[in-house]
Amino acid sequence: MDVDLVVPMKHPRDGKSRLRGAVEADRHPGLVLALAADTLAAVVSSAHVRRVVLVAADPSAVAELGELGVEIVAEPPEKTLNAAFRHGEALLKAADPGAVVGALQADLPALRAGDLTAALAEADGRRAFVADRQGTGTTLLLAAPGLPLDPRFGPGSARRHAESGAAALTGALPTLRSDVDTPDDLAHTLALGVGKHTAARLGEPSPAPY
Ligand SMILES: Nc1nc2c(ncn2[C@@H]2O[C@H](COP(=O)(O)OP(=O)(O)OP(=O)(O)O)[C@@H](O)[C@H]2O)c(=O)[nH]1
Ligand SMILES: C=C(OP(=O)(O)O)C(=O)O
Repeated sequence: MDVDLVVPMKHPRDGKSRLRGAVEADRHPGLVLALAADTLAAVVSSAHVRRVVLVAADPSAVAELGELGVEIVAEPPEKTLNAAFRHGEALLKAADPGAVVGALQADLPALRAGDLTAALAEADGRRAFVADRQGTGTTLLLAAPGLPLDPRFGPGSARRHAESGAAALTGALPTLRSDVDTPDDLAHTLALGVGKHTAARLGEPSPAPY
């Protein structure tokens, strides 16, 4: 089954505040953009991903990500994470009411297309989610075909997604569970192997291609 994905992003200057200090302050926005670029590069290389809509607080600040083949739209007047997801979902469903929509975080720099494919296979058409490696957050939420995404992101979202009936995917999915909120998370993804954009920003060796 193919999916259309919604990926939200704050202005890179404002986002990932818990990651501050991992690099010098003036390099923080560039690092946030690189995390997103590696996430999106893996996503667009996935055989089962059709459209990718990036819902941005400031589209001009993330314009370079458009080169990866994603569509960038402005967030709606309600400036919250879940409203951004619902906005992307509405755009995708307006174009194709039968679209299967997923919500993905933009901070997965070690993501490999194979983990995304494995998650889609395990979900098998159910509304389902992937918890982050700590088990508290959510990195991916998939809607069931024809049904609403009903995103409940924010701190502790894994529990809310489970309580709302979404299936918790149990595959290992190491690169899909490794979101970067803190400097410790960044170190974890470096050990897994980040994509080329993050590697270049941090002066790490370049990884093998997807
Ligand atoms: N468009 C949009 N994106 C958002 C909003 N809130 C969060 N995001 C994005 O959603 C993703 C997940 O959010 P978090 O992991 O909490 O990231 P964050 O808010 O940047 O990080 P902290 O400042 O450390 O809490 C990140 O890519 C954010 O940029 C919002 O109100 N609008
Ligand atoms: C917004 C979320 O991300 P994080 O926990 O990574 O801040 C979430 O998991 O719902």
